[in-house]
Amino acid sequence: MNGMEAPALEIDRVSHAFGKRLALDDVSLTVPAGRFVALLGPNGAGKTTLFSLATRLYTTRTGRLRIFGKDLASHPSAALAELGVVFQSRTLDLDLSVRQNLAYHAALHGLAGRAARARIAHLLGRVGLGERADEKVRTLSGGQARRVEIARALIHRPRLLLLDEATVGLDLASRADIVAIVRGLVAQEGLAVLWATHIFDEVQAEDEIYVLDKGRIIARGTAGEIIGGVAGPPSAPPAEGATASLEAAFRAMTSARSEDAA
Ligand SMILES: Nc1ncnc2c1ncn2[C@@H]1O[C@H](COP(=O)(O)OP(=O)(O)OP(=O)(O)O)[C@@H](O)[C@H]1O
Repeated sequence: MNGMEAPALEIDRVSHAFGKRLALDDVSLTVPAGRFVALLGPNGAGKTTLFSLATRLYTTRTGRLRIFGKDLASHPSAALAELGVVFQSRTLDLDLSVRQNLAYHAALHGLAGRAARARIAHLLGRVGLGERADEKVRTLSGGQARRVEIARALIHRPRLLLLDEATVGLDLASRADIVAIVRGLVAQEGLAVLWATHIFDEVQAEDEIYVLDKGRIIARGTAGEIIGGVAGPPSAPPAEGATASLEAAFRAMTSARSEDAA
């Protein structure tokens, strides 16, 4: 990998208020090219607001966002060309087939005909839905529909994928499938991923994690480092206990902040 390559995503001192409520307070975060980064935060932490800024649903008034070095405010088309997004809410057309949903999205990106068909077939294979291409989305399970949304987000070959609570409402097996697909895209295709979640067991010990709470990044590091930062260095590297320890560390950090505020 080229050491000079710009990060996939650079969020630099971004703040955002809704009226008087500060939803994001001086947030900085980096997703290196080809890496999986987790954004861990409870409901209301500001994850969706951050995604809305990154996709230009809202405009950034304070701070900067860059996607592979392209400034989102001054070069939005170039920046957004590198970006794929899976939003929290479902956005497929239930009465169209899987293939039609993807073809429609491909057309929006100027991809049609044979090239679109090949890309759609490749992506459906990648998310394990090659056999379901001609079925209506309405007939799919929640997990399968999410996988279609992942395929759709990748139609235009972005090198950065943002996922906002991608596994919410899914059963354990479907959640595991989605996590495995996304981690596979990082490992095998060099995709950079920002994975927003409030579910601790979706984070692995070696992942880079940013902990967002009430609009602020309150910790950054691997799960091991974050646990160590709260509890002192662990005597052994966290294994199965990593999830529980990370959750405990998170509770300790957030309750300390609530006491500060009180
Ligand atoms: N359009 C809006 N108008 C006013 N306040 C908002 C708006 N959107 C979000 N907020 C507030 O901003 C804060 C952050 O919300 P946000 O949706 O970004 O959090 P989140 O981490 O994505 O949580 P969730 O997973 O529940 O969506 C919350 O206090 C929320 O109530």
